[in-house]
Amino acid sequence: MSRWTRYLERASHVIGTYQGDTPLAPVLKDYFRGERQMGSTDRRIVSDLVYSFYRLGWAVRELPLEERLLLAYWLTRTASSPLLAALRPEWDALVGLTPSEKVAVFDARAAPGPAFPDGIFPWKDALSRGVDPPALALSHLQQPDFYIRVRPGRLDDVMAALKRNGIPFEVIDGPAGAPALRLPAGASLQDLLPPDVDYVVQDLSSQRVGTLLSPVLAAPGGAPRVWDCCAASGGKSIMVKDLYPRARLTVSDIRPSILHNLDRRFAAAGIRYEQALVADLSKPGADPGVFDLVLADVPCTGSGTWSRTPEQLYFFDPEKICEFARLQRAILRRVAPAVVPGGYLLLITCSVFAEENEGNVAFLLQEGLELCQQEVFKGYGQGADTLFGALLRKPARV
Ligand SMILES: C[S@@+](CC[C@H](N)C(=O)[O-])C[C@H]1O[C@@H](n2cnc3c(N)ncnc32)[C@H](O)[C@@H]1O
Repeated sequence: MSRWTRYLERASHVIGTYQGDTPLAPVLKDYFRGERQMGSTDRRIVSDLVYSFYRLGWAVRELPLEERLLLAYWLTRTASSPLLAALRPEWDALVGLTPSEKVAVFDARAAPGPAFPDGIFPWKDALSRGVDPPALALSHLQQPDFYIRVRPGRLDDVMAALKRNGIPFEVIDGPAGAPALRLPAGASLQDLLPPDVDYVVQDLSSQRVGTLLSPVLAAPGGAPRVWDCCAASGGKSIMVKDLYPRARLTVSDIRPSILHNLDRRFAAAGIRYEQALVADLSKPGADPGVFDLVLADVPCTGSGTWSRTPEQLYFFDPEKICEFARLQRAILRRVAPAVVPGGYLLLITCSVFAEENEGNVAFLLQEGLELCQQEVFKGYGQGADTLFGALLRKPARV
């Protein structure tokens, strides 16, 4: 057996034992821990083979596993590789084509019927309006970029540290003129600059959702009361405070452990909340008061982020869309009454499915809110996640 077929065998072993119920990264780490004789190049090749396999999503599942591994490896690479040169030289010669050119070459040879790009992401009828199905499907073939949001006044320090360490970056406009930096996928800053002090790791679309905050929080005077009701470790909360330091924050989440992470991040960021509570908002319970803005970044399928975690695309059960929509509506029904008359609710998901996006907007309209603005923040095609945001307003009392 050649070195190259041994890589395929190792990748097939990982894929054959992995059921998708935990994230793939720690599973691969455990596997490599048990295979001490593998060097770093071996690990990288096996890891690339496994990840690229899941990037095929639901396409070509009828092909033998080894064929799918080679096809996936080719589709997701941009430069010639010894493995492809040895096992599929005719594909390696075409490795410089774009993913869409490559799938056209493959589809033309395969029979019957087109395998790509629809096969990668087969739920195109369930997508939010404006999402381009082929572009979204093809985006799963590439690892997205790594984005950071630079904290106020820290751009020069962050850029200097990146330059000193030879890390390439591109500056992009974020919400309210705040700079976002695009870094190569896999860049690691932890050891150069402590996170949350000078910068926050935050996807570009997640930052752009912040543009929906401006009509709410930029009004002169006052100190708006904001409830980040599904706060997790506080990514959106820190953004709110950075963009609008006068905001008075309440944070909550169902998980106490994630609120401990939030506490650590807030301490590093030097910002404070007014109250924090652990609450399952799908059920009746504690009443944290009334707010000028409720930010509902609700739990969702995460389908706008699957190019980062392609194993979730591969194992997705479409029944989850309705399950999440039910949970989201239970949470929205509970938090909407906390918006003061004339106040706002900002719904956010990292989903591309209409049921979780426009479906929830329709639900909130029935609950008496009015739609101000909604947008799909499309990250596919620019190496970022896709998010949905909708700003709704509770009519003022007459
Ligand atoms: C999309 S994440 C929020 C991300 C966060 N806003 C940020 O920017 O980092 C959704 C959060 O909702 C929380 N959650 C899930 N079910 C919940 C429930 N029933 N009540 C309250 N929070 C819930 C999850 O623990 C998770 O942290």
